[in-house]
Amino acid sequence: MSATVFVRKKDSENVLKMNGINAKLYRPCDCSEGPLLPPGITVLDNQVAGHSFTKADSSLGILKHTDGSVLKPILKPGPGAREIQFYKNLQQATDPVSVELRGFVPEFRGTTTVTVNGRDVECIVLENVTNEFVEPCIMDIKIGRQTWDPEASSDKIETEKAKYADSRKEYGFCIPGFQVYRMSTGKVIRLGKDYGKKLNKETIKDALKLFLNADSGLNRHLLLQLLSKLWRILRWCRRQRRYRIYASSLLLMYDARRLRQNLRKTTGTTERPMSPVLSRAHSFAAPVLCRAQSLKLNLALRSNSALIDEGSFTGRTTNRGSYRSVPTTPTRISSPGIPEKSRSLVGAANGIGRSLSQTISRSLSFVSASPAPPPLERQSSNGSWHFDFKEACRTHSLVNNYEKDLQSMKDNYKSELDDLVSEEKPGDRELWAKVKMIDFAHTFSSVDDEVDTNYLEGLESLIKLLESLFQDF
Ligand SMILES: Nc1ncnc2c1ncn2[C@@H]1O[C@H](COP(=O)(O)OP(=O)(O)OP(=O)(O)O)[C@@H](O)[C@H]1O
Ligand SMILES: O=P(O)(O)O[C@@H]1[C@@H](O)[C@H](OP(=O)(O)O)[C@@H](OP(=O)(O)O)[C@@H](O)[C@H]1OP(=O)(O)O
Repeated sequence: MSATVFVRKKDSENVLKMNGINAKLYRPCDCSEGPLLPPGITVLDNQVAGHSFTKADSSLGILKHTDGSVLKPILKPGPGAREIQFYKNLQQATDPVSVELRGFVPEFRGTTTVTVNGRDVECIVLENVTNEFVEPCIMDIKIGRQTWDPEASSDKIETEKAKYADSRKEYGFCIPGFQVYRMSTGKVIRLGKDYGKKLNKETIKDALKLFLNADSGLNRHLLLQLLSKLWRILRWCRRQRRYRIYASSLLLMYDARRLRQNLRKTTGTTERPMSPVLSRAHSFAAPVLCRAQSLKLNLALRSNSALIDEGSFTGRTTNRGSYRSVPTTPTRISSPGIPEKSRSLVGAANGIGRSLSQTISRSLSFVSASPAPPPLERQSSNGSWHFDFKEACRTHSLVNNYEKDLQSMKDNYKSELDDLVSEEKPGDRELWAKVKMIDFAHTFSSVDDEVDTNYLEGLESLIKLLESLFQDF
């Protein structure tokens, strides 16, 4: 990977050259002043893709509430209603496919109306899936070659086909945005659509490495955590025939703070990766408080055993608060369209039914939603990624018997998975990387009882590309 070069800097705009690509730094609020919002609600400053706040077309981005939720404004009635219905149905569903899917998506907390710039806007209320991360690195990966749904107009189909053409054609997914706290510089960068749209067969791998902070070596521990989540979703996807998921994203997330700690522990080096907090403290050196904080952090960084934010990753208690009921009958969303080609991609996979996702539920007095039965995986989670690895090791080869190309790679790192599991100490068990599926504005019920090959192929291709990184380092 080539180095980052900042080529231009204005008050309103940062342009940088990243891996040979000129790109504007993405800002979720691209206006001089933020929107006028009620108390307790602010712009989601770590939003990495999707609609953002712009003055020009009065588009609205994602908001966050101090209670730990995000609020997704409904911008278009059709897709908006579809996404609300998707979450409501999922919340009530009892079939195994939907119950498992519930563990892969943010918790749905109903809908609410927020006054934005004096206008009332209906919003979907979701768990903020980045909440527990101190320095959240987040990548939005839109899955599927086809990103238009069966109801799309021909204009929409043409626009969608023209975007991210190289990466979608090659891999069946694209990267509309990501942010990363960089180990090498101690700075956070956020690259958006304008960078993502320029990525091609070669540079998309660089983007993944950049996101994984792999400039000078891959942290295998990090990649394995992400892969263990993706394998689960893959297994679900190979079996499910209920949903057609278009233009939906996977959010890959990890905590750079924990990566830094992990690097220190595993390399045992005296050279410390830069902390963004420290680097900020250095550059704004003046205030006494700032120096004191910097000193305290420095001491923590110098202690090999110090886990600076160890406390941030413990499980939190569930408090659903007061909810009102919504209709309980799961309805099939009608899809007039496009019969999908049948392909026998499905491997015989047995249910795992568990993962380590620990749900963070907070009370939301303004939300209308009925309490959902907890997903199976949450009921039985033991709160440790240890379990996921074990399960992944046990089932992975079963799942992929028919994929010889992947099989050889898995054999290469299977022993590493075993090592990670056996090396693990109780204090290391908390999750610091995870994956969630988001954005269901274009998700439909299947009409033909076939596998969703469009989604499946994109997901398989992403997994394959990530697995190939093991061989690059
Ligand atoms: N539950 C969540 N928790 C934390 N961040 C979220 C959550 N949902 C969305 N985001 C952030 O907001 C971004 C956009 O989300 P989403 O894709 O749902 O919006 P959108 O406007 O529908 O996107 P698009 O323009 O692709 O239709 C994500 O990339 C992520 O950064
Ligand atoms: O204009 P962009 O950058 O290609 O982003 C589009 C865009 O936000 C579009 O919304 P709209 O202009 O149709 O309201 C999104 O469509 P949906 O709201 O139907 O999902 C696209 O998903 C965006 O594309 P992308 O995020 O892939 O760049």
